[in-house]
Amino acid sequence: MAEPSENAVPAATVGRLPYYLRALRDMADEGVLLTSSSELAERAGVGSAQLRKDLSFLGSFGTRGVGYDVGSLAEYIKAALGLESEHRLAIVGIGNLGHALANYSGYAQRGFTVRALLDASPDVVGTEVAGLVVDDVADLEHVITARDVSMVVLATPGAVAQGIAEQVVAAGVREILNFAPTALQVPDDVVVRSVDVGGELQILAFHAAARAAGAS
Ligand SMILES: NC(=O)c1ccc[n+]([C@@H]2O[C@H](COP(=O)([O-])OP(=O)(O)OC[C@H]3O[C@@H](n4cnc5c(N)ncnc54)[C@H](O)[C@@H]3O)[C@@H](O)[C@H]2O)c1
Repeated sequence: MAEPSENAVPAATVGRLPYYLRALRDMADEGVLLTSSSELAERAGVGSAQLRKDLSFLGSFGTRGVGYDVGSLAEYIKAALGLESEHRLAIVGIGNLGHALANYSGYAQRGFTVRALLDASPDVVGTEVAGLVVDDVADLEHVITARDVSMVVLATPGAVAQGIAEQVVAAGVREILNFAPTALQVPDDVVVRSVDVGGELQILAFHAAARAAGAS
């Protein structure tokens, strides 16, 4: 199946594809074979015009009056997201957050396996978390190569995140999911996605303040 090129699909569309895929998987689990753009859009939490536009970047789907084949569309979105091949993760920083991330049970269903956990603390290195023995971050590059790690999740303190990112890149990894409160400087061919729960809450606080101001 041909995969759309990275530049042909807008980043905002790529950001919505996981929601379409999750909605399609839920439907498949419920035994739904066909869906309409309005049903899929509602389940994914977007407007149906937005859904149709997003899918138009991937190709031509659906039959007028019949709708979308749930299984085929899910397979196509999986291919577009590069989920046909398995992605192998390492999580660096096995503290509170790293433990929670390591114990998340949804990776396999979404096309990921956790191959390595790494930390710097002697209290943590050598312990078993989620079925894996935590490795010493001093061996980071060797572990990445030996376990064929393709993506790294950073859950360390912010002060050490840049140095770890540089080692990760030197070991050949090109995709990093960053939870540390640091803007990572990486080469142009490396993609960093940052997650910031505090920032999201601040955005909610902004909306709460705006609503309160409107009500007064
Ligand atoms: N992005 C978010 O929404 C979000 C939410 C919670 C926490 N965080 C951030 O995630 C990070 C982890 O938070 P936490 O609550 O798990 O902290 P924590 O202190 O419980 O865990 C940090 C872990 O990193 C390890 N570590 C320290 N230096 C290291 C190094 N050089 N290499 C490898 N491991 C190292 C520590 O030994 C510890 O196990 C922090 O930077 C925190 O600010 C982000």
